[in-house]
Amino acid sequence: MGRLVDGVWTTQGYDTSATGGAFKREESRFRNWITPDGAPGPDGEGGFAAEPGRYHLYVSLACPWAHRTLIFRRLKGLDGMIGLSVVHWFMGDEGWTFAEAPGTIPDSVNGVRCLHELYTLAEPGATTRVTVPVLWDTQRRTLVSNESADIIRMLNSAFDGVGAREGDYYPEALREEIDGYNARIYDTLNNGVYKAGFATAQDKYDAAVAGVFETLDWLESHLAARRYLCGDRLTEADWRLFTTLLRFDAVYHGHFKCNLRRIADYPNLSGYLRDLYQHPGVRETCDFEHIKNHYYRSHDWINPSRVVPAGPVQDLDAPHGRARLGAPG
Ligand SMILES: N[C@@H](CCC(=O)N[C@@H](CS)C(=O)NCC(=O)O)C(=O)O
Repeated sequence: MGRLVDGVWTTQGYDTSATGGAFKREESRFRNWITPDGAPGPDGEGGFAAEPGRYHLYVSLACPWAHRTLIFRRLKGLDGMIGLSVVHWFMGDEGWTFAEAPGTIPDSVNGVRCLHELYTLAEPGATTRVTVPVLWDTQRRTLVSNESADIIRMLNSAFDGVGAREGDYYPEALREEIDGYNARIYDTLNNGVYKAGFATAQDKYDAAVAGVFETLDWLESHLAARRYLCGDRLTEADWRLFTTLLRFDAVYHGHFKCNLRRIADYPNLSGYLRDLYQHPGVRETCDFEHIKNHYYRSHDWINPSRVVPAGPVQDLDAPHGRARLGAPG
């Protein structure tokens, strides 16, 4: 792995020396917005109008943050409107690449070999980590956003006037509630598993794992009487949670040492996971080959042999039994 420094690719791992062994995620560098008419987005930046065929999404099938955006592209029926490239699952010294492998899709727009080349096309002198997902504007030939939380908001509504499928996963009336779930789940679970897995000090790992399981225990009771986080209505908060739950037993439990319990040990959470997995179009966005290979083989400082475990055996197509709690949102 590495990062760009003044536009030059440098091989460099995560540095936890300044934080006493704690993993601290870097802020995303590109935070522009696509809006229906190109007006500024929620934080004032914008200028990118929603137009079919204009934007291209770069993802990794392994990455939970990129997976959110792939799900929203699918849910909102944007597959024909927003192009897609999929990086190879291995993230080594060159970072993400477009090396060929089952499930990858080369970069048909810019023809880059490594993802960092895309970042320097957008900003030649950039100093930044080079992450997926990336939303690219083929017209201005620049990077609109590399922040998944923003990208899913754009896909949720910006293209509604140009033919996106119906469905609002961030409805006005539930925004405060959704934001509350997102904040808690991001810090202790979505990012919490990374804080546990990448910690290089016992106390930092202990604190992160405690947060992960406190949150899973809370979710287990929260979801006992509610089909989704907000009740009957399926929202953005569910999809953000889903991509972490999907990877939990296969990767975070072993590789990131989040092993007090598995999702399979939580009846409500595991039913909820299967419910979302079986939602139309979602199963096709899930790829355990990419997921397992990426984590176990890219993070050689955690798993030096790069051997990928065989399990777990799981059947996400088994009945979820959650329809009794409410209609699909
Ligand atoms: N805040 C970003 C985080 C994205 C992110 O960290 N992606 C990981 C893959 S799971 C990545 O590309 N990491 C490369 C690196 O850190 O060098 C988002 O949600 O979009």
